[in-house]
Amino acid sequence: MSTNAQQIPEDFDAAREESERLAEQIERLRVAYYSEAASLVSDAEYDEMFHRLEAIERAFPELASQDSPTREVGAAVVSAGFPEHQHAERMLSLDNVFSVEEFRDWAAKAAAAAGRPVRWLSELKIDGLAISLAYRDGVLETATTRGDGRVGEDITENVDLIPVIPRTLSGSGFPAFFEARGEVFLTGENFDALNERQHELQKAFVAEQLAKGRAVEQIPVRYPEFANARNTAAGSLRQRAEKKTESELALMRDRLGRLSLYVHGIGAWPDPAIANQSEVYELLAGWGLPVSPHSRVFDTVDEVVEFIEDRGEHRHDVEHEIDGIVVKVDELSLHGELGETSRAPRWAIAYKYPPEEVHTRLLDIRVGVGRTGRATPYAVMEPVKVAGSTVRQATLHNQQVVQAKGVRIGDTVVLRKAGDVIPEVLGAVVELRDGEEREWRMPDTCPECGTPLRPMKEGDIDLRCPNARDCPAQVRGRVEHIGSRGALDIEVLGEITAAALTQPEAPSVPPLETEAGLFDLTLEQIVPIVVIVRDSETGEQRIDETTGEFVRRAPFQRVTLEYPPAAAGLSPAERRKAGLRKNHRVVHPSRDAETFLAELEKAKTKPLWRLLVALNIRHVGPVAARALADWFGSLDAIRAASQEALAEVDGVGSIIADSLTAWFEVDWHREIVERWTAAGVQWATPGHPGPGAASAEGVLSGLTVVATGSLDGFTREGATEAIIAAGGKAASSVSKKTDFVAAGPGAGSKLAKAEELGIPVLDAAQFALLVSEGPQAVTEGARSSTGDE
Ligand SMILES: NC(=O)c1ccc[n+]([C@@H]2O[C@H](COP(=O)([O-])OP(=O)(O)OC[C@H]3O[C@@H](n4cnc5c(N)ncnc54)[C@H](O)[C@@H]3O)[C@@H](O)[C@H]2O)c1
Ligand SMILES: [Zn+2]
Repeated sequence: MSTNAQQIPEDFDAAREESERLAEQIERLRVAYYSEAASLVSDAEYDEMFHRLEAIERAFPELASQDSPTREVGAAVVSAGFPEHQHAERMLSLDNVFSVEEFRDWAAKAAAAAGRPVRWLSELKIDGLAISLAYRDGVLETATTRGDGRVGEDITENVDLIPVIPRTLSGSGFPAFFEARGEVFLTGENFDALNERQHELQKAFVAEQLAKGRAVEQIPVRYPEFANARNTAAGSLRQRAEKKTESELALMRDRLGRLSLYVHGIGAWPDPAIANQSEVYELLAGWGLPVSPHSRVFDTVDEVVEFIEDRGEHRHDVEHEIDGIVVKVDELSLHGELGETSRAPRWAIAYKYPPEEVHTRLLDIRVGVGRTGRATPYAVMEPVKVAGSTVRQATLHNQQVVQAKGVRIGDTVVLRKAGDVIPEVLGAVVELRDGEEREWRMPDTCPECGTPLRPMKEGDIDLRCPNARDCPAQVRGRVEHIGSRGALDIEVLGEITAAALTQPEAPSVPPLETEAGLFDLTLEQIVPIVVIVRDSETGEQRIDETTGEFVRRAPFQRVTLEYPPAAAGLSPAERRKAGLRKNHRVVHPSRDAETFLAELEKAKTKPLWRLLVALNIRHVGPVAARALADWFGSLDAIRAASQEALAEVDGVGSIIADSLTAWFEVDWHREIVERWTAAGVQWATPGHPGPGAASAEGVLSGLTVVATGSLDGFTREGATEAIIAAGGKAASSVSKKTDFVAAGPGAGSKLAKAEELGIPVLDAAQFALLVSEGPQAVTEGARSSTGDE
């Protein structure tokens, strides 16, 4: 953590000033967090302030007043109307570490203080909120929030509505009175379900308002989406039943009913005879209290570190959000010996993972248009680092999503990026608004060509630019798609080339109006092309920071300096005498230009399925295109086929058939085919015997194979290609009809499904064997490899 990156002030007055300011800020953030379930800054920023304050207080102990936030647990109860309740035993917080080194230091100190080998109880740190459950004679007496650790809010009436928290304990042998401490949280599944519910409620509300004649723009968001599971759980627990209507009460009960609990400690507990905390968990579980299944006990610190690292990598495989690992000394007798500070026990520590949620500013909402014309709003944000990468923008999907998230331009927003997952704007920090924020409305026209936007289909919320043939964004997108790996696979034809060809800067160059002219391009035509470079993420034209001008590139040019023609035939000495210099710019085709044209030439005879994908026909991706190419053998045969005949082909179906027939009805589409044909494109598979002749015969004839995860030695397309080349059918989902599943690292639900259905699962090596030798080779191989063990 960068707490120490900034020097601690040496001067006492400066230190005092800063510590007072920090204490005040932290206090304000705590009240919002604990009493209103609102995060005004991200947890990471909060932790950083907290640690800075701790560091200053370490340097100037006289500044550490009795009521410094570093000495306190949580925040005193700000009344929401619940009765106050005093805990029988104080509820503490935890000290944090942010690196393995810090953790090892802590563990070494704890072990040294214990004076004997220690066992480490390692648990997932649940990102929820702390609760204390007091049981008397096996019956729940009070359920209380942590509050300031001494006094919390009595929320028993709400906890009564949480089914997973037992009102009466089962079994026997429990103390006459004890406190169990735990964490209330929302599982990922219930959080999603709750948002789905909000979504449905809002939809119904909008429909009702529309029916009353209200204009769409004037309908407020009555049921906003929840941004964060922890704060939603906290908010749910602290709802008041008072003054609620019957339907509001039903919603409140629904929210409470979805909450979960894991107990992770004890407060008042009269029986000291138990040796270890892990045994306490067994007892609590026996009495019906939910205990986390994820805890482990280790003898060595190395094992704990391994646990920390392993769980960090699999953070999202758990049913609830985790923000770290809690490591506790398992022996209860040592708890007393190690003792506690004013806010945390010395026998436990929280190792915090790097944050996945950060706060940043929403600078703008813009609209991008894709190759199909879909107009998608996206957020442009102040760049921010999260989960290992810098994020500047995130899709907002459509206007309804923007509305549901309730974000305005200028807002501080919560951004989440979990591991490799696409970044998502969760919502605004409404409390930080200063009135300068602007509401955003979806524009009525295409930002690139000005054509009025229309719904994708009747009644659809998603909008598209209907100017398919000429809209620069769509032409650019289609041309880029033609070069992509699943289509003609032309490496030079990427984003920049597509932009260069369709929107060149040099006025002497006629842009490629549509992809119809792609194969007619000549070297003379493309060499002078200059293009303004766009940001690959935002689509924004990039500006050179030093000159303030647009960054230009000439993707097909190479420039050399030569002597002017007048110097021809002169010797070096004569040139010097005449004062001639190398300043004559000569523009040549670059290697890229030549490669590009050579690649285009090669593409004309690429397999029919690739050419079909290159036509940008809706729904016709590599899989459907292969099915069509295998069955029909030529574009003419596909065009001649009836809709029914198309739909019957395995892997095609009626949606694709409809899309194909509709595509050929459009004049400018037919023009593409005509001009490509005139340029020499081969629309037939040589030697194909005609429609109906099934795909190639091979070792996999009649077999269906699904490839999933990353298979060593194969790209995603490569795996599919290999299956088809061997005469097999490459399917994308696992069903009873699947014969084999090839699964590499990262295989998810498909692998689980295969195991459930008892379908043979192959690794990369076995898969390679399958496509080269056929099924016997792997069934034998599989048998012999299990036989060896
Ligand atoms: N964003 C903000 O404005 C803001 C403000 C205040 C606090 N916070 C967040 O809250 C934290 C401070 O809160 P805190 O005092 O509750 O400390 P904490 O969340 O760092 O750790 C203590 C708590 O962890 C919980 N916990 C979860 N799993 C546990 C387990 N397996 N065993 C034991 N305890 C477990 C317990 O409820 C315990 O009280 C900050 O570090 C920050 O992340 C954020
Ligand atoms: Zn347009």
